[in-house]
Amino acid sequence: MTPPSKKPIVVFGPSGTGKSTLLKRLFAEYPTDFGFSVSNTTRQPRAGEANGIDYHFLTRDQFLSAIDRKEFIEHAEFSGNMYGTTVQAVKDVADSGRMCILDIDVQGVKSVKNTDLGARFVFVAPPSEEELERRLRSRGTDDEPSILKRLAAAKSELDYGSQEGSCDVKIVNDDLERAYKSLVDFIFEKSL
Ligand SMILES: Nc1ncnc2c1ncn2[C@@H]1O[C@H](COP(=O)(O)OP(=O)(O)OP(=O)(O)O)[C@@H](O)[C@H]1O
Repeated sequence: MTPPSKKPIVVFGPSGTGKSTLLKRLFAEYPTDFGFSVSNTTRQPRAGEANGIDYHFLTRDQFLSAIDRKEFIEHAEFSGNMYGTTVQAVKDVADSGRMCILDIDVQGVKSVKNTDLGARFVFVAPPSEEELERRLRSRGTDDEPSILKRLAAAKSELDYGSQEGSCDVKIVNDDLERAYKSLVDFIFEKSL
């Protein structure tokens, strides 16, 4: 069985709430404690990409069969290619002695809850909806339609995160230092 400390951590919350910012800092400070699951894709390998390292490269038929067997936590199609994360890929990270961190949406969260991964869930919430919009705009990575789409999706992420039992810890990312400390405390102390 996976020791509790290696159980996957699922981080979710609205786009722009600061998940990547917090995780980037975590990986920089603890480079050997965490691992990434290897995604599956139907796209062709690029020069230098190795199967099982950069991606698990699958044919479309193999990918569709894996969907039928309910092997995916989440999957999506981008520009004609399918991409997804399997339960097994997350288990492989734990088997390598590292903690797998998943940054996924609410659909993915629900799907992880239907597995035997024993994951722990962190909901990263913005201080307010106004501040979330300010961060999305000041990030400067999205055009107006994309910002509006993210803000609309934020409402259901916030609703879900506020439901009893949806997460093990809710971290309000107001002050970054404080939020980061809460994340580290949760990951390393409560996991023992
Ligand atoms: N505590 C904070 N205070 C102020 N600004 C912050 C804070 N945390 C993150 N930000 C800023 O908010 C913006 C959004 O953060 P980030 O890109 O990490 O969000 P995200 O939740 O990972 O979004 P996505 O789901 O779209 O990847 C960035 O410009 C980041 O620098």
